[in-house]
Amino acid sequence: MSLQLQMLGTGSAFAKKYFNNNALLGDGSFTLLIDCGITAPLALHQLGKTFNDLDAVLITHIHGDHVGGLEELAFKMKYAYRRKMKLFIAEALRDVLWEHTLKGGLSQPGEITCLEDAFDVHTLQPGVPCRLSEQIELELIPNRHIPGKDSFSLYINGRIFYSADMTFDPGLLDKLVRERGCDTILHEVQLEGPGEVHTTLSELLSLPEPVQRMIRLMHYADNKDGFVGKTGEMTFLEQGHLYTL
Ligand SMILES: Nc1ccn([C@@H]2O[C@@H]3COP(=O)(O)O[C@H]3[C@H]2O)c(=O)n1
Ligand SMILES: [Zn+2]
Ligand SMILES: [Zn+2]
Repeated sequence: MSLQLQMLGTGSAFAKKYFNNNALLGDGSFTLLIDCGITAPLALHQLGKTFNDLDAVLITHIHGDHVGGLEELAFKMKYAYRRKMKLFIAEALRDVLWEHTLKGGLSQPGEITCLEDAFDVHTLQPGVPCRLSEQIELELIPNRHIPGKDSFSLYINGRIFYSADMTFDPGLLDKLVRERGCDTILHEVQLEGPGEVHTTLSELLSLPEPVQRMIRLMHYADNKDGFVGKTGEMTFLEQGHLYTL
């Protein structure tokens, strides 16, 4: 069964040419939003969509380009569409998301006093596959992004790896390809500079060519066009384009 992917944005955190790196993943009857950053509401609008077109949202980690649009999502769902959005999130992130990201704006005495008042919360455990819909099964994989902060990549339907934000982990990619049947890798890329909290292009270019051929690059800076043709066997995901995975 194939899935449909449409990147709301493919930009790095502070990109201005591209929206935040947030993704729509669909199976024909279910649409998941992977991360909901500051620009997600506008990006959706420019695609002619609304939050009401979504069935669920999943959060990979707590950075503004991945959660900054959740307040608008929650308020729109509550006051415009009169329903709660299903929220998939790692158990380790749920309290952080409420106490340190959403509580200030979303809380309303007597109406919204916890995450569950704003979302239909489904917590996930890393390493335990969870069936999100008839055709989407997804597993959280803990990754290394910011020291001391929880962050997760996704492994979807036993074949698609979605990096979210992470530093280079060639051992993980090798294991997924060799032992778990991975054939598609959607991977963030920092095009230049040392990889302190992200994966650099030069690190990804060190991977074997067969693995590179599985990689589509995302979460990139505004100067991406200058790197077209310089990414080995890897190609860039384009914002707003429709892909079948
Ligand atoms: N130690 C850190 C922490 C953060 N950052 C920058 O802040 C951004 C937050 O969103 P991101 O997409 O994870 O990218 C991070 C870095 O640009 C960084 O460069 N170094
Ligand atoms: Zn990011
Ligand atoms: Zn991040």
